[in-house]
Amino acid sequence: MNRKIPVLEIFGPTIQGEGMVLGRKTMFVRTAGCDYSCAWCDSAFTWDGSAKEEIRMMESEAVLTELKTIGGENFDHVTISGGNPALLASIGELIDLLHSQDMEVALETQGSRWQDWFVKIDDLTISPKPPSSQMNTNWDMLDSIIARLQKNHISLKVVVFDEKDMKYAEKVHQRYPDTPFFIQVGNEDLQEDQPDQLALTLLKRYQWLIEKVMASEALNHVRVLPQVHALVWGNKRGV
Ligand SMILES: C[S@@+](CC[C@H](N)C(=O)[O-])C[C@H]1O[C@@H](n2cnc3c(N)ncnc32)[C@H](O)[C@@H]1O
Ligand SMILES: Nc1nc2[nH]cc(C(=O)O)c2c(=O)[nH]1
Ligand code: SF4
Ligand SMILES: [Mg+2]
Repeated sequence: MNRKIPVLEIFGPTIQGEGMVLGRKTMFVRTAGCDYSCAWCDSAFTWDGSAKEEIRMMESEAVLTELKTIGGENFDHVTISGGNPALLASIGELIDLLHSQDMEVALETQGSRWQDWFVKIDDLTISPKPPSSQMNTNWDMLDSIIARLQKNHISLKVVVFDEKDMKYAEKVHQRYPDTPFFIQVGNEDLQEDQPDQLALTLLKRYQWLIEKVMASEALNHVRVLPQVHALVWGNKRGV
């Protein structure tokens, strides 16, 4: 079995800017490679080849060493994102190692693949993709992932850009009514390099999304959130 993990970024501590553990102080490990290619992916460098020279094949021990070099003693929570970390069997070992250091581990994935190590994750976010992404949801896979994680701390997070995405969010929530549900503002200005300008646009989008959700009978037991890191730091990488 390949023990190595293709790593693109290790950064933090910062705040978890999205979803069910919003605001939690955390480190990030971002893996390379994705089985999707969302039209609006804010981390396309993980799969479009533009950062392929930056990928490092690292063993779990080396990831932990770097987390400690960068974060010192100032963290007890690590978020694994990507790309899609669920492509990698080798993440299981990293989770065990982090747990052995009394750290909590969170995961960001889209629900297209299962790994047995999912059950060890402390905060697991599944983010199925709406029509605007131009990806197709594998509902059988999503059903089986949610069913197998009933005892875990999980949430669903759907990014919404438009009316069709709203309908998709309603469908996901109606299909899994018992899973905590988050609706996230879509950032369509991925080229904007002025954080103040982006924040204005995102706050307007947030207002639009709040109004849409308030008007929906199908979306009552939900939380509506922006990407807080995008409001604070804009489109900057590694924050
Ligand atoms: C970059 S993805 C990596 C993890 C995994 N591939 C996934 O999509 O869940 C992390 C989160 O960012 C969200 N995201 C990506 N691009 C976005 C954008 N332009 N606006 C808002 N959220 C975005 C994804 O939906 C996902 O919830
Ligand atoms: N601060 C911060 N919060 C995040 N939540 C999810 C992120 C991701 O890219 O997966 C992310 C990220 O890149 N930065
Ligand atoms: S699934 Fe996640 S990492 Fe992959 S393309 Fe979509 S948003 Fe980007
Ligand atoms: Mg991100």
